[in-house]
Amino acid sequence: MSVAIDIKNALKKYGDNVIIPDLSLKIKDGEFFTLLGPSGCGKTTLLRMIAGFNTIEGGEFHFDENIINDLDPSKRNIGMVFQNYAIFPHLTVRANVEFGLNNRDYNKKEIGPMADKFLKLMQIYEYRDRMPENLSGGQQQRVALARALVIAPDVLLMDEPLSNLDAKLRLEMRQAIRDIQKEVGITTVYVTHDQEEAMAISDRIAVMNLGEIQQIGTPQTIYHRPVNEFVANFIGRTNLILADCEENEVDVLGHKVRIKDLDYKGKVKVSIRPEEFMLTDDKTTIKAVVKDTVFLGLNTHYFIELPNKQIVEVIKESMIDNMIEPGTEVYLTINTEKVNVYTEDGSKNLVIAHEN
Ligand SMILES: Nc1ncnc2c1ncn2[C@@H]1O[C@H](COP(=O)(O)OP(=O)(O)OP(=O)(O)O)[C@@H](O)[C@H]1O
Repeated sequence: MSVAIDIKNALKKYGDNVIIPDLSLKIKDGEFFTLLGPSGCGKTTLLRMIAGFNTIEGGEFHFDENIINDLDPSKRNIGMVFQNYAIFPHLTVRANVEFGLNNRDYNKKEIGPMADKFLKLMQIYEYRDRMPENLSGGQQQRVALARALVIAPDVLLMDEPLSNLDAKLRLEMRQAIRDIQKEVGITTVYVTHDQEEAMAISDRIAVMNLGEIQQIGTPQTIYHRPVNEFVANFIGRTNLILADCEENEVDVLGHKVRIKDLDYKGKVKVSIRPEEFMLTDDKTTIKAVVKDTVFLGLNTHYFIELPNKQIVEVIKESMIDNMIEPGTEVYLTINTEKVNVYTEDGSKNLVIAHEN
């Protein structure tokens, strides 16, 4: 039975070092929930608190209505998959998957078919009699996932499970993980520092920094409406332009953007994603100069100098003969609906209504 997870005011210290000062979040039953943030922000620490491998210095961890703070890890009914596959090298694929079942109350006749079901689901049934050393990294990670799922855990915890795989396999495996999670419907907490992976795989994402949650939301909300400058910079790429806010309006390269925070006056930082710039023939718009181009196949990145000498990055779909050479004058407009405006210190998004 999959469970909902409710974390209230979690506190984690190593000695005098406070790693997580006061963290609260709710994960829904069956949800694919990702902890995303830079190295050292406390993602693994929080995951290990959920698993029971880390002590909890304060707060409450609930699985459904039960407090699990003092519950032994072995009693939490958790499946885990780590970065290094952690499968037993001296056991066959099938014996690895059966391993977790041997310590539970199953009779021998049940164990084989249960393992087979997950070997088939993970598409490794044909390798069932092989030793792990004769499998690719992706196949080994499938074994680890089958072994984690076969015990019918209440929660699946994954810590950077794809980081040892090459780029192509990572894409394949993240799709496989997503499909299996949907099929099995198990509450999943996934740790990664890769924002693209987080967006591709998650129902919701918690962006963390320095042991604190910056924002929780769907991939779309987090990408389009980052609550502060840290999230805007961490998710995707963005251009930040300084501007003045007067009478609740900001002049962004000749376009007016209204803010919702009616008390704010002064300087602001405007965040514009590279794909929200349009190149136009309209000479009444902003005149700018292409300084550099990077062709990346599907897209081309242009580095363009604005009249104030700031260089912005603009991404356009590549077409066979539309490469704009450095030195070319271009005219720019922006899609104002997608623009975000932050306070000068970057702490608050002024175009969205804030709860606090
Ligand atoms: N056993 C430990 N003793 C002392 N400090 C620790 C211990 N484990 C982690 N830390 C510290 O806690 C902080 C958070 O570490 P954590 O591993 O949770 O970060 P992370 O976000 O998962 O980073 P990464 O993506 O690099 O794995 C870091 O500053 C780390 O040095």
